[in-house]
Amino acid sequence: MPTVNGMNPDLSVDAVDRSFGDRQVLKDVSFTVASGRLTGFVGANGAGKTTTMRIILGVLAADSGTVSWRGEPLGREIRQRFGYMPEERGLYPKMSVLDQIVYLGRLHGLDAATARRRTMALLERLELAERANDHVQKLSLGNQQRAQIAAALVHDPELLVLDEPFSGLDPLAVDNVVTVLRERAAAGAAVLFSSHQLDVVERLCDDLVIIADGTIRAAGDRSGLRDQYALPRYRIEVGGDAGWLRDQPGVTLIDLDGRHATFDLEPGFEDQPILRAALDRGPVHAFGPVRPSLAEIFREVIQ
Ligand SMILES: Nc1ncnc2c1ncn2[C@@H]1O[C@H](COP(=O)(O)OP(=O)(O)OP(=O)(O)O)[C@@H](O)[C@H]1O
Repeated sequence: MPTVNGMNPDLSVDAVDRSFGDRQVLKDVSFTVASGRLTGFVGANGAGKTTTMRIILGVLAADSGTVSWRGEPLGREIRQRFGYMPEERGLYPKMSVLDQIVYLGRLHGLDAATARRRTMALLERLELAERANDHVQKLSLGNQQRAQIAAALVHDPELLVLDEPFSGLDPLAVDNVVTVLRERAAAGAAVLFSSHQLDVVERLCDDLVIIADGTIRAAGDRSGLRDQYALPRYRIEVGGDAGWLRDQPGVTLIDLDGRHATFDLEPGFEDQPILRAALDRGPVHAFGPVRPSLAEIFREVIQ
């Protein structure tokens, strides 16, 4: 089983298969999610993210394979300690935000006073306190989204599973939710969230799981994955024109814009002779390897 990192794999998804009719949509899906970390779950439309999350939450059964939490198979009692923001969302349109989140907190075992206190604190944190007494249907989509996030968090879950928590949020709201999720992780929760917004995932997640066509294609900590998929690509900024790079052995120019250039090095060629050649010609303001963005890794692994 690929462990996402060397740390305690609190949630383990092991060899999960699932079909709808004769179509297999999850194939031998295995990955782990660690407490104290934010794990981004990334894949194209229809890759299998929601189906996997539903299986983790017990909304849907796996055909085979297991999901366990700290070594124990998942049952109702353990899942009570999880928080879930489903793709289809689930708040009642005609009930106030406050009443509804308090109610959900009570369903998860909180007493009335604690549920109310936690709800108000969360609504404050998510900048939604002023709308606490409004019916959900009166809120903008972005605010409904924040209310959904509060609903998933109210009982202080050990594992938080969020299906596309950032869709429909403006950039400031994304930052606000990111901060709240970071705080939860820092307090010890394991957080698994799916997103199409690779820039947000890149900024937010500690670990990544990439799924395509129902198969896990890559999993690991973000910086390890960036190293693993690093290209032999470099960026340089010199004082004069960088066009001389064209004639350097082993160099393939990817982009040349006056003093700036990006180039690939063929196997067997070192970067330091290029740096020396640049210094022989004048000042060098920047020189170093280019690490791939998450979007580039994503494109590479889902092919
Ligand atoms: N109840 C169902 N009945 C039949 N097919 C289903 C059902 N639920 C999901 N599927 C199919 O399973 C595949 C995986 O769907 P899933 O919703 O898990 O993908 P996803 O990665 O969450 O996609 P998206 O990013 O679009 O939400 C899709 O082809 C989908 O059509």
